[in-house]
Amino acid sequence: MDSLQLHPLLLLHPRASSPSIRQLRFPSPLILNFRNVNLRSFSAHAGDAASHDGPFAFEEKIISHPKDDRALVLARETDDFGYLVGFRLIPESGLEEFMSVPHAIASSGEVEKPGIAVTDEAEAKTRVSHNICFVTAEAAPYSKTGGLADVCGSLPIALAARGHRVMVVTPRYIHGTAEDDKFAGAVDLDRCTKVMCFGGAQEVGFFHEFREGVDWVFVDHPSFHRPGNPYGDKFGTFGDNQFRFTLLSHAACEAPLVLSLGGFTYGEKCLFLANDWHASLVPVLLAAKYRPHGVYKDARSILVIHNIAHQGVEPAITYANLGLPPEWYGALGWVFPTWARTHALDTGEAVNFLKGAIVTADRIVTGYSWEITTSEGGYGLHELLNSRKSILNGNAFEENANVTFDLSLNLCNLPLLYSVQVVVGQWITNGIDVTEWDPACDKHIAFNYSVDDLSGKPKCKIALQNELGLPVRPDCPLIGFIGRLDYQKGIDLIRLAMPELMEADVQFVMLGSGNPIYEDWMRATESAYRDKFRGWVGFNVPISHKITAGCDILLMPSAFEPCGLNQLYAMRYGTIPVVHETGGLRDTVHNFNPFTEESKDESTGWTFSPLTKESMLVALRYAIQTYNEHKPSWEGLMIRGMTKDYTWVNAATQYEQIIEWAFIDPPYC
Ligand SMILES: Nc1ncnc2c1ncn2[C@@H]1O[C@H](COP(=O)(O)OP(=O)(O)O[C@H]2O[C@H](CO)[C@@H](O)[C@H](O)[C@H]2O)[C@@H](O)[C@H]1O
Repeated sequence: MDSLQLHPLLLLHPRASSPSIRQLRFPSPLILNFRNVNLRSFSAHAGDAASHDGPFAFEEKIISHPKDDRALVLARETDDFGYLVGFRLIPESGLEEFMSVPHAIASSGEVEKPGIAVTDEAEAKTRVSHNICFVTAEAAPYSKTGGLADVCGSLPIALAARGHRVMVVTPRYIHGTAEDDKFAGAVDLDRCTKVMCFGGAQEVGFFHEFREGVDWVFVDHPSFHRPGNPYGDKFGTFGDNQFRFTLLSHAACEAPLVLSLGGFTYGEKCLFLANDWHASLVPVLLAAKYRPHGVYKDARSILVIHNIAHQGVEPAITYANLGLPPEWYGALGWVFPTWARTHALDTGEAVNFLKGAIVTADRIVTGYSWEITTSEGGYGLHELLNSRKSILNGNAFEENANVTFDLSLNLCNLPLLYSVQVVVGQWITNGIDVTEWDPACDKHIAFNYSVDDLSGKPKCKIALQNELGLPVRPDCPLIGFIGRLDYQKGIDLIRLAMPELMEADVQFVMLGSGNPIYEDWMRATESAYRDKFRGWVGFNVPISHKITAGCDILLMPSAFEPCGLNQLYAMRYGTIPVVHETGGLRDTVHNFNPFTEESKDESTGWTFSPLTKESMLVALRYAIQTYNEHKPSWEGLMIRGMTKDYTWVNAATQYEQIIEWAFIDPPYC
């Protein structure tokens, strides 16, 4: 059967689930370019074809008509403000004329290269650049406590490299340690700005560094200058975090308007990427504080959820401090269920920052969007998230679900019916910073190595055993764990399994900080198994590189994992991941089964499910046995992992797609 060739620019809007043409929007001229098609009726089936420029992939199926050989263009019609008002179908003959008219402009930003080649292999020549403003509590290398920092340190650079103007707004933390030198390259912009919140005008300053094509903007305020990490110190979480991150959000909204970076402000036509609860006031501020006064009417916002367990919940009375109009209370208002209330007079009323962003952002991005729409994974927000499913990009619909809709068009007064089926089920997999995490030139590890010369890897293992005071045993499988010590990372499972695991001839090293109960358990386990176990309590980036390079196996029994970065680092370093089959871990680690051909080509580690001690130990036993007895298979796993593409290019392209979609719709509120 002949196939309908859909132009790469065919981007199906996730809201498009009804037959109404008004709900189908395309960011630029949609070219239906096909041969041998019955123009009166065809259906396109979207499947898991290899060619995809965004979260949708198309595998086409049509009713053929041997005599037709034509192209149609479906063009957006926009009003003076750039809003979509309709579509136009243009037969191939009229195409040249149409393309010479400047209304083929995408939703936002400037068109760098107008003109689209209309051939069967037509490629998108139109590049739309956006002004993008990341708002985040951490960004590597300036500040880091977890994966949020890695993403906000790398993704902006990848987007800037694709032609966008990108700024990252994050606090200028001064802890009074050598770490503060990381901000040494940032200069004071001498542009103090007053933001109204917490009972008065709060003055914030801005520091700036232009690095790798990105404007790194650091919000300066005395509340960011104190010992500890971004969120707390040895006494626990800071009590004024709501104040500190309210300041960050207000300052971030001001930055594109007031900061002249490289001679120009970013201006109002901005795309805000608000990360986690710390930046969640941004979409609310756009809607409640700025738009009613005609500012940021052309801006859009995307909420990126890295960790739904933290939502920025504080007593309802604090709403008055946030610098928001009283009538917007409902956006943040939150009522705890009765069982979660602490005493008889507790009404359960609170404000929830993350909820505020969920109900106001134009798009929501997260790696584990299916999980968070369930009561188990939604941490109380699942119903709200379900209500915004249509803009939840990623695995929003049941995996491999088919979404079918009809598109009625009218060409030369002939009614056409297009039935289009889309498979939705792809999420954004993070990339990694391949220069920071490269075994060939990593400065933190004792010996460098690469896929062409693996000789440095066993030397790194010996160096690690030496450094940690473990018996130096090059042939003993060394298992590693790196991560926050909390429920998400599956520490309970490791604790349960440790006695049995320690009976095997293995060594185990853990690096992590977090829950003091787990920290104490690590110390106690080290005392109990002096010759087999080491637990490094703390946050230490050089040690994390050494463990990644020196171990043979990296264990990640995460209960849930939106994406996960450590398994990607491990694979790049020839360290084999053993992971719970969840979220991004399931997506990035391919299970090894020596009895299937496919596995020999694809596999990069072991995955286990369900999340039980028994299934984790089974997977670990397979890994240990393969390490001990099947060296060629082990080397195959290492090489496959080391040669995979971990760059940010793919993720950046998907983010671009979502940004495009965000600009197609009017602001959500
Ligand atoms: N004690 C320690 N010392 C040194 N380095 C340490 C460390 N503990 C952790 N790290 C580092 O912190 C990062 C952790 O990243 P992850 O993505 O694995 O988890 P996290 O839960 O923080 O991120 C959340 O956000 C990211 C980004 O979206 C998602 O990938 C993830 O699934 C989600 O839970 C890694 O770079 C790791 O090496």
